[in-house]
Amino acid sequence: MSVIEPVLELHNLSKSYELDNRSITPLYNVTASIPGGAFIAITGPSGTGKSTLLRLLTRLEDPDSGHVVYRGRPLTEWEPTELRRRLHYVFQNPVLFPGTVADNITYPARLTDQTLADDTIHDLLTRVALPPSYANRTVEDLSGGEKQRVNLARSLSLCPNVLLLDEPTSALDEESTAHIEAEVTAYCQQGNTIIWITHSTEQAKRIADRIWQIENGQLTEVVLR
Ligand SMILES: Nc1ncnc2c1ncn2[C@@H]1O[C@H](COP(=O)(O)OP(=O)(O)OP(=O)(O)O)[C@@H](O)[C@H]1O
Repeated sequence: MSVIEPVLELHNLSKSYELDNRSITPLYNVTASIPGGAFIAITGPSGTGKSTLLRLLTRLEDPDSGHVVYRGRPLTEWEPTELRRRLHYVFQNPVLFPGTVADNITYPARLTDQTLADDTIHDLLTRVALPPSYANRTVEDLSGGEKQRVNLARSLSLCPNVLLLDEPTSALDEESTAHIEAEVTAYCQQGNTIIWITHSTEQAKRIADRIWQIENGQLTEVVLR
């Protein structure tokens, strides 16, 4: 019998914030394990700690207590840039730079003195349901849903081992949503791990093999039937 090693281990994670003279605790003593190649959907009411968890997993913030282990090493032992290439957080609100779609998609490659061939850019655009001709469009002229997909294409160019998606289809129509869901599922089936925040229980059931709910500081697994 083959044993699937955990790609991520969350050990007793707690995170609180001070807000208007009161303390709120989105995560309290959360422990969980994620096997490599899992597709996890995180649901829960607004403001309960879903994005907080993704920020802790990518070290945009550190927990007040507890720790996370990625591939057998605590996150704090990974070089942050290397960590964020491997565990890549696709933010809910895309951060695109002024310029063309191609400028944005090639940005991570350029940071490491690499180039992306036009065919690769076109392939990335096709994967997020945008025509290759969009490569030369100015990002300022794109709709919210188009920006969201360019953002995802740029993230896919990094080939992250763990893809963390914060409501990646919130601005998309049904057809584009179905395309992105299929693309991310195919990416998962190649052995990558997906954590996808969604407000839609229907979407969570459609895409994920495990569903987590975060509420009142606790992470619970929803039993799928
Ligand atoms: N830097 C911060 N300072 C103070 N409070 C914060 C900070 N970051 C997050 N919070 C609070 O922590 C709670 C959890 O925030 P988080 O962004 O994780 O929620 P969420 O579940 O992702 O919400 P949504 O579904 O609306 O995106 C919220 O009440 C939020 O206001």
